[in-house]
Order: sequence, then C-alpha cells, then structure tokens
Amino acid sequence: MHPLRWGDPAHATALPDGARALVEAVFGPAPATSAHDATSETELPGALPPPGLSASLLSSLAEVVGEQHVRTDDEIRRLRTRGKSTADLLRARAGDLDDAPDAVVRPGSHDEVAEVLRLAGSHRVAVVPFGGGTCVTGGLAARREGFAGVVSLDLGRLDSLVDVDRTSMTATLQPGLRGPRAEALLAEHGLTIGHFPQSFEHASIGGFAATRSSGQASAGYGRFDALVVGLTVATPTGTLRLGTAPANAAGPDLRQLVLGSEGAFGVITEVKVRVRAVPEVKVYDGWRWASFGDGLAAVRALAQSGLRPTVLRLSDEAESAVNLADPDSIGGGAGGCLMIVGYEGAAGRVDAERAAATALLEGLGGTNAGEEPGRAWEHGRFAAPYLRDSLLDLGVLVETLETATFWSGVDRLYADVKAALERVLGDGGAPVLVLCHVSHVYETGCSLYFTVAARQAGDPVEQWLAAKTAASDAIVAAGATITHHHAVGTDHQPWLSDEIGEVGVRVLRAVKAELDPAGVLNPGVLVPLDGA
Ligand SMILES: Cc1cc2nc3c(=O)[nH]c(=O)nc-3n(C[C@H](O)[C@H](O)[C@H](O)COP(=O)(O)OP(=O)(O)OC[C@H]3O[C@@H](n4cnc5c(N)ncnc54)[C@H](O)[C@@H]3O)c2cc1C
Repeated sequence: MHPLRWGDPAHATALPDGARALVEAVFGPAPATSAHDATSETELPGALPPPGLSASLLSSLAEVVGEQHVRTDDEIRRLRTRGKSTADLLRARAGDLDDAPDAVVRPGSHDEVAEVLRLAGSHRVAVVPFGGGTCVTGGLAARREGFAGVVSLDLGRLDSLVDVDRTSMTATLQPGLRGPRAEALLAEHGLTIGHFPQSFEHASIGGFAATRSSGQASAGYGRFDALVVGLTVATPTGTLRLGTAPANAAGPDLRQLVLGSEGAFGVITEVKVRVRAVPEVKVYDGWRWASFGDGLAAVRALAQSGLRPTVLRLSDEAESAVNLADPDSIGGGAGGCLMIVGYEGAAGRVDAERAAATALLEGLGGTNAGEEPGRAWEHGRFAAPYLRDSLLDLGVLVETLETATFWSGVDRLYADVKAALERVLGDGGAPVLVLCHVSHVYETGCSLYFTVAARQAGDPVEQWLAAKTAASDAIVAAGATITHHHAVGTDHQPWLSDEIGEVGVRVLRAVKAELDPAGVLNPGVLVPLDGA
C-alpha cells in the first residue's frame, strides 16, 4: 500500500468535477495551506529515526527467519508505520514517523514466529504483529517507552491455504493471506468465507481474527469471529491450539480470548473457518423509506422475522442524499432513505427469501427501487477509502467511526453521536456533514457507522481527536459499545473500562501477564497499562 494513502494509487480515481464543485459549495474553497498536492509525492515527507536494534539481535533474528527477511531500510519501515485511519494518514502526510518500527521481520512458519517472540522477550524488544496494515484504531503503534526497540512482525509470508475439509465445510488458512487471495484459493474448491469488509482488498486473515472484524455481508455469513472454529497462536509462554469441535462445554471458550486480542496475547499463526459454497446467485435490491425511523423499523422487522438476507444496510437521509456509493453522482441521491437488501446462495433459496422479504417490506410501506441501487453499491463498495484520499487532498477532514447497541437504544445513540460530532466540528458555524448507516444487523440490535466531513482547521489531527472524544463520550453515556468492529487499539482504550469495568480490565491484564510476562506483545494496545 502507498505510505500516505489508501490502497494502490493506480486504482484511485480522481474526484469527478461535480463532486469537487459540491465540496467547495458545502465547505468553501480550500485554504492554500491545507490542500495537499498529490503530485508532489515523489519525495516522501519526513525523516525516519535511525533504526535502534543492536547488530547482535539483528543477526540472531536473521538466523531464525533468513537474512533477506530482516529489513531495516527506510522504505519498509515507512510502510509498516501505523495503520490507515485518517489521523494515521494525516500524520504520514505531515512527515511524522515517530512510530516507525526499528526493523521489519518476516517469519515463514509458526516455529519461526515462536522463536522471534523468544528473542524479543530476552532482549526486551516490543513486537507488533502486522497483517494487512489496515488498522484504524492505533493498533499498530505500540508504545516504545521501556523497550530496547520495536519490531514489526510482518506475517505476509504465512500465506497458504493449509487445508480444506469439505465434509465439515471448514478451511484452515495462514494469517498473512489477504482477503482476495484467500477467496481466490477457496474459490478453486467452490468455496467462500463470505467475509468482505470494506478493507477486504488489503486486510489479512490474521487481522480479521485479531480485530473481530465484521464484513458487509455479515447479516448472512456472520461476523468473522462467528466464522472461526479453530486457532493456533504462538505466545511467549507456549503455543495455544484451540478448537477441537464445533462447540463444546469444556469451560469458557478460549477461542474468544484470542479473537479480538489485537496481537497483545499472542500471534495467530493459523485460523480455521467455517466456509460455504460459492453462491450460485447474488442479487441486491434497493428499497426507499420516507425517513430513517421508518427504515430502522423495517430493518428490525426483517432482522427479527427469521429471514436471513445476506446484506442488510440502511443509510440515513443525509447519507442517502450524498450517495457515497457512486462518486460520479455524489450529491444526486433521490430523497428519503436508501436500504440495500442482498440475497446470496442457491437460486431457489434466494428466490424464496427475496419473495418473503419483499412482501414484508412492501407491507411496511417501503418502495422497491429495483436492482440499480444495489448494483451501484456493489460496484462502489470498496471505493470509498480512495474517495477519502481525494477529499483529504482538497483540505477536507473526513473520517468514520462506528458503534452498536440494542434496538431499544438506537434512536438515542444516533441522535447523541450526531449531535456531539456536529457540536465539536461545527463550532463557530463551520459546515459539517455527518452521515450514518446501519452497517450490521442482529435480531437484538444493530451497529451505526458514521462518516464525518468538515473543512480542515488548524491541526486536523487534534480537530478530529476532539470530535472523536465527544462522540466516544456520547456512545458510552448512551450505554453502547465503543467499537462494534474496528477494535480497541490505542484509540478506544480510554473508554474500555467504561465498557467492561475495572474487573474486566484486570482480567485482560491477568491473561496478558500469563501469556506475555515480559509485556513485549503490542505494548499499550488493547490492554491498558497499569496505572493508565
Ligand atoms: C478503509 C478501511 C475500511 C475498513 N472497513 C472495515 C470493515 O468493513 N469491517 C471491519 O471489521 N474493519 C474494517 N476496517 C478496519 C480493518 O480493516 C480491520 O480491523 C481488519 O480486520 C484489520 O486487518 P489487517 O490484516 O489489516 O490487520 P492489521 O491492521 O495489520 O492489524 C490489526 C491489529 O491486529 C493485530 N494483528 C494483525 N495480525 C495479527 C496476527 N496474525 N496475530 C495477532 N495479532 C495480529 C495487529 O498487531 C493490530 O493490532 C477498515 C479499515 C479501513 C482503513
């Protein structure tokens, strides 16, 4: 990936003229100082601190993984610095490389991972597992104070499909497989995981498990943690092999301790997942609702009806109007709220589910908008992150945040988070756009995914942190979760004890102390440090 941008710049499309004009109309012309000149990126900004690991440790690491798999050059260190949140991109664009690792180490097996962890423990070097680098919560910026250095443990060489069990419909994959490659390997067997987060093109299997990721087809396939049936994990104190049966009563399910552990408890070296047959048919319908409230009632009715659409998402009025799915027609969305309901699977089942859902939604007063909005959504589903770069180039601050709650709390959560973001970013009358959609749906509740845009002012990282803090406070006050699928990292940590309580935090610390007594795994990520 590009160090200052999302994805592959060759895939980026310029913002259409209409969208540019709309940006200027809403936010005013870009101040000369804030607009970023994308053409001036031949020389990357900032200088890397000198790599700090001793020659003897580097040579020990090289003995384990091979000399060519221990790198300390500027190019790789820059690429392994932080993740891809807007704050990460803004810091990278400003030449801030303070969080760069000293070295990037690429192990080729579980045993090599275990040996690197042993060396890191004995030299007191922090280790940051690196999958696809798409983290948006500071989970790749480990704390370096108290450590002799930081190693980015790049899992990219662990990229095989280990095993397919067609009888059980499971597959075992190595953690460094990126989404598209994992799906391509499984497609050779006629299978799919069905996990398609917006970061799918670059994120990895290990990252999905370590962050409890949730994909755009989660209504039908389930969140990634619901798909995992087995895990192998290298920890500084030994190997955990978990998952001998689809379900068990052998005490608490330790797989859940690893899922979402964000590299703080161990390094996931194998993931066994439930797989499904590649769908015979995929069809996505658009539905229009007079208001977000009407759409929410319909989403809930569908989620509680026993029908299982594969994709179910609902944009509020503002997001429907802006029409983010299709950059060519940004701002041209029809009125009301747009819902996408997708069905994937065997043709007969899709027809039956679609007919039943259509009857239900018509009965609730929805207007069937046909397949065109669904096709536009499918076509543009991985494009929005490129759009973010184009808006940052124009001096617009744009970022997302997400949360979830039970149905009875959704109205309050929506109103309070929106108000908090508008209050902070719109201070002094500045124009601010807050868009929202229901991104993941359960029988008992749903997640809300907010996209925010405002003119960059002063220090845009501080500007965003102030808005995010207000939104996070509102989330906690509403009794919702601080994160439905982006994970905790460092960014959400200040609100973690509100969510799991002091006892919960002590449990996390105790697990870490057992598995990682030297505390070298992703220090400061997920588990609040003592006294924090
Ligand atoms: C534009 C954009 C869109 C996104 N959309 C979604 C979305 O739709 N749904 C969603 O859930 N998330 C989304 N995310 C967030 C991110 O993509 C997910 O958290 C993803 O699961 C991270 O995977 P990764 O391989 O990139 O992990 P990384 O970013 O490399 O790592 C994430 C964390 O997991 C740890 N880690 C990584 N691999 C391992 C391993 N093998 N063992 C132990 N720890 C490990 C890292 O140390 C880090 O703390 C999005 C991010 C971006 C930038």
